[in-house]
Amino acid sequence: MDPLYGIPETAREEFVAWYRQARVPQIRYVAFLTTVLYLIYAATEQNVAGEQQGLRLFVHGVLVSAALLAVGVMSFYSAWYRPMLWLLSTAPIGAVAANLYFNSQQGDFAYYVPEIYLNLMWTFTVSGLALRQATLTASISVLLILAVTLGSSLEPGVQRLHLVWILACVSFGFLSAFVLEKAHKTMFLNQSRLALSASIDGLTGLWNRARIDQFFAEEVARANRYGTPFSLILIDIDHFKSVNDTHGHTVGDTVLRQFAALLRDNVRSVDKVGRLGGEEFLIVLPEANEQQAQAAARTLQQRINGFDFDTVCRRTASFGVTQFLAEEGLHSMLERVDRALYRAKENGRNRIEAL
Ligand SMILES: Nc1nc2c(ncn2[C@@H]2O[C@H](COP(=O)(O)OP(=O)(O)OP(=O)(O)O)[C@@H](O)[C@H]2O)c(=O)[nH]1
Repeated sequence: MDPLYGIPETAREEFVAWYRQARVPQIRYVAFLTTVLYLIYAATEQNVAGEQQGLRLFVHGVLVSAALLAVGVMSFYSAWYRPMLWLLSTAPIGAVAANLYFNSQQGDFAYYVPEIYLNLMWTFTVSGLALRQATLTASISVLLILAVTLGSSLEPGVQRLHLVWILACVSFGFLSAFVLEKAHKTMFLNQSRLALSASIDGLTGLWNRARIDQFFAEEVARANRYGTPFSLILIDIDHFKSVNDTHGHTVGDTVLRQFAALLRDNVRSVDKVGRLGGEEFLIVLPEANEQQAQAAARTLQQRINGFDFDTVCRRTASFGVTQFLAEEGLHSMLERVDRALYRAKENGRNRIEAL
């Protein structure tokens, strides 16, 4: 079964981007190596082939080599990815067509036919094409080969051997490309799961400190570049120590989990909610100014005040709110929101203060 079966569309798109990134170096190295090998082939062929030497030299030494060289060069530029892929998919078909044109009617076709077999294996396992694209390219090549060589001068026994070789190349090639692509998909999924688990706070399921710091840094960079506003809300549960002291740590943990769920469920989907540690939480609100952030904090305050926590019933929290100021750094913004929270605590708790 496809390892990516059932995953969300966005994760599938991430895989496509990741896989593309992973294949580009392979495409590049293979294209350069194959260019060199085709140049050697073109020179060597001159000593063997009796006919059409000039044309053979032009096709193998210039056309095919130039196409492969172009693939290698284009692989350095992401804007050229699609044309590069198109060239990579069509070059093997062109090479097969040239081989058939030069050799299929010759008595010494057997000398040249290995290029065709190698071409099919190359397309599947070496080229760097994704399975679907490689299958399409190889299928067109096989159709061409069959259309030309089934009606050629090959003797029946040789003809059957020829078909066995094609079958072997296609089946080995397809199988190894299939297994490799499946392994890549599994690797991608494992890597994504690891990355996610390294970003999640184990108790609450919110983003952990490292990840929320990263979101915060990304927003600061974005705000500095595009001048878009964004805000922070820093939240601390009031007198949380008394929950632990009175009811024990397990109840404290349940309150933290329920509190986290309240935050997560009552912000916009673009807002990032993280737990900084203990009973302190940070929300990054992209594209929100101070008024909007205060409104968001009021909504959260109402939800928290109206919620019945297990065992402890009602709890309150204090909020610090601040908006990003042009050109400021992470540290000064964090320090300001911390001061706002401190002020909320000082002024009696269960309050929202903005600075
Ligand atoms: N159950 C539980 N408690 C935690 C966890 N992390 C920190 N704490 C507790 O959270 C409490 C924080 O207490 P304080 O920093 O004194 O703050 P507070 O009692 O909320 O008082 P104010 O913030 O001033 O309203 C401490 O008792 C910590 O042991 C956790 O993961 N689980």
